[in-house]
Amino acid sequence: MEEKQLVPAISLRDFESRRDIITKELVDACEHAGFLKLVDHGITREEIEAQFAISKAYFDLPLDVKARIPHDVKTNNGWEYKSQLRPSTNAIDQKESFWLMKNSQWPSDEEVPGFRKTTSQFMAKCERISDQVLSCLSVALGFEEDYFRKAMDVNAEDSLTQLRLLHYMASEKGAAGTWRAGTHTDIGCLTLLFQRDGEDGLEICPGRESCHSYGIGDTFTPLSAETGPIVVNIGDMLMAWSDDRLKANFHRVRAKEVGPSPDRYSIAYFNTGRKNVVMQGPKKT
Ligand SMILES: O=C(O)CCC(=O)C(=O)O
Ligand SMILES: [Fe+2]
Repeated sequence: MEEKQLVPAISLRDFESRRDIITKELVDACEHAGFLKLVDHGITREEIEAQFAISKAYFDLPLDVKARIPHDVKTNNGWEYKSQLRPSTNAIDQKESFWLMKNSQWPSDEEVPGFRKTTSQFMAKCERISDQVLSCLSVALGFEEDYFRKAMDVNAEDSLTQLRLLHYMASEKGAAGTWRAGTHTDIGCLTLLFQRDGEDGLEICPGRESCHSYGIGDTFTPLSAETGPIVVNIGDMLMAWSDDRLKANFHRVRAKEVGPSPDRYSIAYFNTGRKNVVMQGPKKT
């Protein structure tokens, strides 16, 4: 299917006065492809570029400096390097990433000047946009408008919401036999994904129609990467929480089939929510 048909662009312009239309568009996309692109969301191109510059400065640090905050399997925060094994491919993703949350360990200003200031502001903006989307989905599912807001409170001690900076290293050879990110669904509630012009590679499954294990045998649609629009997708938790109405869809990241692929950077904001909140769909089954 064509990218534009499958993944609609939804504008958050005049959010309060257009809430009903926006809700309808969001629900439509989330019930089918499980993916959409947000535009007019209030984060400027310059702010996105500034966050990518911080991310690149971080990944450019020597390995031993990045290793000062190693990935911790208990909290899922910190730096991992070519270590994520995907059950779908039984192979390790060709990437490095840094996971963080509000109260986890962050690189110092000596290591990456401005890391905390820029990244905190960026996360606050992601939080506001997520809140707008989740408040619409909340009402559409028959909950109170602030139902997900309370469950997602990033200031709560038990919040699991994270930002993830990702770097897929440049490669000389074609993709054959390797994955930048093997096929998966996101485990949380709602993901906001930022990409940069020309750094393609994300591919998504057809959505509701997919009934295969890991989408094997399905045709994946490549999405072209753009600086500006935010790719949004539903995760497993929100699928369960909506009694399967909203679809968590398979996706993956591939290097070019043939020839060299340049570096690719992406940034994902994972609204995972609070550990101690009970997730139960409207049917309470
Ligand atoms: O880098 C991307 O475009 C996708 C990353 C992703 O799917 C993930 O981290 O869950
Ligand atoms: Fe993902």
